[in-house]
Amino acid sequence: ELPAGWEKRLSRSTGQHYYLNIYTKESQWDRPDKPADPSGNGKTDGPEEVQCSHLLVKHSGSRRPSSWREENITRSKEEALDLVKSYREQIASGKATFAELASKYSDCSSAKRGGDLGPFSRGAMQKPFEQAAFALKVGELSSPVHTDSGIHIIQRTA
Ligand SMILES: N=C(N)NCCC[C@H](NC(=O)[C@@H]1CCC/C1=C\[C@H](COP(=O)(O)O)NC(=O)[C@@H](N)Cc1ccccc1)C(N)=O
Repeated sequence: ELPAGWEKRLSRSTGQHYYLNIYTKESQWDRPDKPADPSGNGKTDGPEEVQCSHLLVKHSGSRRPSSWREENITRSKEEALDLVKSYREQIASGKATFAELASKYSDCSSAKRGGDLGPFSRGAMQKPFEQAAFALKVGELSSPVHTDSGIHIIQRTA
């Protein structure tokens, strides 16, 4: 007899049985030994809160093409992407630290804090930024992320 809240299903692709949490629709291969958790195992939604640093390169299409670094930002989106990629390469290869480059080159006021944004939960940041940040593991570096602010590299720190 299965513990409450689970259904046994047959996987068409593997011909194996798997178990479905009827509340959250999450599935698992191993037979459950306790009732299904109606709130789900939270694994699929990821963390409630993350802490990230970011390096933002603005361009002429940014919602506010100005920053502490540059009164009037005129670089093109393509130029901004090239810059972001080169910063990412320097960080990933260990030529420079995230904080060094963010404090020098980020067009966000968080540059003063090495790019640190502090902890934030879902709903605080622009959607593309949030989606990328919450998908990162701690320590991981994102690929270039486009928001209305410009192009970001994000590093999750907690
Ligand atoms: N901690 C929060 N909740 N602060 C409010 C975030 C608002 C949010 N911001 C964004 O989504 C992007 C991604 C990260 C930074 C950012 C944009 C801009 C730069 O772009 P711009 O607005 O000129 O287009 N920097 C900021 O907002 C800074 N106050 C972030 C910050 C700086 C220092 C300490 C903490 C946070 C939004 N919903 O617009």
